Amino acid sequence: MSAQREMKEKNHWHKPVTIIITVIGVMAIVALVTVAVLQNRPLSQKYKYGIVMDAGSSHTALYIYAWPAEKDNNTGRVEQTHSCKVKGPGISSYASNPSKAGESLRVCMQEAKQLVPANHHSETPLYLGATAGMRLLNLEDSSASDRVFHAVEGALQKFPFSFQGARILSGQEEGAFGWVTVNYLDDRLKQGLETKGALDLGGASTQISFVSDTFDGSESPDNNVNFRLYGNDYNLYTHSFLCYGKDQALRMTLAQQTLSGPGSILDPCFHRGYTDTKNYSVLYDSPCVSKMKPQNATPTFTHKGGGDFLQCQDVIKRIFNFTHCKYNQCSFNGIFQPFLQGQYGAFSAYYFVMDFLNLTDTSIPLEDVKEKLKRYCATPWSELTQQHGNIKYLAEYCFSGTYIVTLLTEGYNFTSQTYPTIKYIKKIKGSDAGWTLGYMLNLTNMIPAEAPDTPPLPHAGYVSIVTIMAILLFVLFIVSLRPLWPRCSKQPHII
Ligand SMILES: Nc1ncnc2c1ncn2[C@@H]1O[C@H](COP(=O)(O)OP(=O)(O)O)[C@@H](O)[C@H]1O
Ligand SMILES: [Ca+2]
Repeated sequence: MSAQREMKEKNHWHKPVTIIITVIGVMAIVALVTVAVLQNRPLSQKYKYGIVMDAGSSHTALYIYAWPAEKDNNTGRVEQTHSCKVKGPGISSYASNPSKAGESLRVCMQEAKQLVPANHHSETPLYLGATAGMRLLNLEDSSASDRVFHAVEGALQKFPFSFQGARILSGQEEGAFGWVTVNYLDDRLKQGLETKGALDLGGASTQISFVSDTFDGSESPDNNVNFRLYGNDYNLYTHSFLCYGKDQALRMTLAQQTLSGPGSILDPCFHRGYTDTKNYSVLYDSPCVSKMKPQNATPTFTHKGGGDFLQCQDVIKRIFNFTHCKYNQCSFNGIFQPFLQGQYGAFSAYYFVMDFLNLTDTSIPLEDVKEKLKRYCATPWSELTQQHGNIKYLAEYCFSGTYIVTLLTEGYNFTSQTYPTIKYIKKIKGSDAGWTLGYMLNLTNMIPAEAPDTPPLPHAGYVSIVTIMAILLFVLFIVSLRPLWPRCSKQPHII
């Protein structure tokens, strides 16, 4: 018993003053780390939301984007959290019944109302951008397009979001914002990396956009968009070909084959055994072909398939004009295009079509792609319907695949060597490739012109250093109390 007391007396760790110092030391470390963590922690992970509706020529889609509230100015942070495909056709198809255009958007808007937290509704911007379908309607009948917009705006204003208006995007905007989306999602802008070109194939128009070192805009100012993003200047070449989306291109190809108003045609872009009765007035009801409408034709013609890729390429080539170019070089229709440069992301119908045809792998040599298309186009229609059932677009994939290859090679001058620079993409890091994200980033000023100041250390690094320093100081403090430590004595164990 007395030996135990003697040892307790010798052991300074059992002295109240040492215990108090230790407890205070531990409490100080805990307090220091807690304060450091709380004080410097990123503000609570509250999110902001934005909604963009893409009113395309064939259909409308709604996208919800979200980003951490305190990181508005940081790149790579805005993500698509939801998409909703509006049932029915694009809003331009409701020209004769505009109120139905507004109604058609309701289901997706209700979904957005459920998904965006109610306390964020009033601060969530909602944009509707219309592309080539409305551009064509506006050309054809501007008061009809006004009526459609009026109906759509009326419907969207009924929702609790901060509606920022519905408008037609110019072809330049559509091309440039598609390029911003691709490069933002790829984290190329903030890091100042070499950018990727963007190829967008829609139903009524198609866009090509890329940065060119040889293009300063002087040759063709209409094709030039300048951006300063995160401290880097970008000189973008962009062009949108109205009527060269795949649905209007199909109309033009059919129009080329029915100039004389025949009662039937054998179309090489459709499969053998395919046959359909088509109405001349429906086919020619678009500003892309209306001037070519044959006179004195029967109301309908029989559209039969011939299933021949090479002949299909020949009829498609006829919709491109290569005869005049007032610049050093052109793509087609007398439009300036600098030399192709770098890598490209091809999305929207480029992806849908090449995905269906199992041709998204661009390491497949271009000659093999053509060979595969040749075989696909030669497949009898009965065999295809047996294999796939009656799926949407089935009859058109031979035309669409041939059109894509022709547009890329004959139109934009991609070669067997440069074809592998194209990647067919649908999504990048969970967000759809398309103009909508770039449009919202621009309108919400989410990409600063100059590089934002970044803290020298990330938060986790900061916390680790504070913790290590605090522990180190404490250990030093304990070491400095060494004179008070118990002397090492070989005491027998006391049971
Ligand atoms: N699964 C699919 N297979 C083939 N084509 C598709 C598929 N889904 C959508 N598309 C096509 O993608 C195109 C989308 O164009 P859209 O954005 O509506 O027009 P635009 O951009 O010219 O206004 C349309 O031609 C549509 O038919
Ligand atoms: Ca589109």
